[in-house]
Amino acid sequence: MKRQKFDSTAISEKLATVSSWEIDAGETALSKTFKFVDFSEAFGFMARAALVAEKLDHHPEWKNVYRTVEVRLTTHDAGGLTGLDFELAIAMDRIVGSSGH
Ligand SMILES: C[C@H](O)[C@H](O)[C@H]1CNC2=NC(N)=NC(=O)C2=N1
Repeated sequence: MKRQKFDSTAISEKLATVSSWEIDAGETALSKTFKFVDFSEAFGFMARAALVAEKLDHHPEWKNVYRTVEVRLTTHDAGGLTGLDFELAIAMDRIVGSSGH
């Protein structure tokens, strides 16, 4: 049920619970660009987020260039957004929040 695809209404409701994530035009993905002070902080974030992703069995699409991490969250199995994407988004925000940025 966590992998059940959300409709537009559910997406707008859920979007209000996350901080500065964007929805793509097709409403299939949540995206956010994180900027850190240096590569070490960026990679530290990725390491911590990777552990959460493994625990949730839900994995991000992401790209790291120096101190920037671009994240895109979507549920491949459902072909759109599900509760797991929002769970991972919230966890990523929490990781950033707890590391002093
Ligand atoms: C078998 C395994 O549970 C699935 O392949 C999981 C793994 N991680 C996943 N991650 C994401 N983002 N979407 C999925 O549909 C997905 N499926």
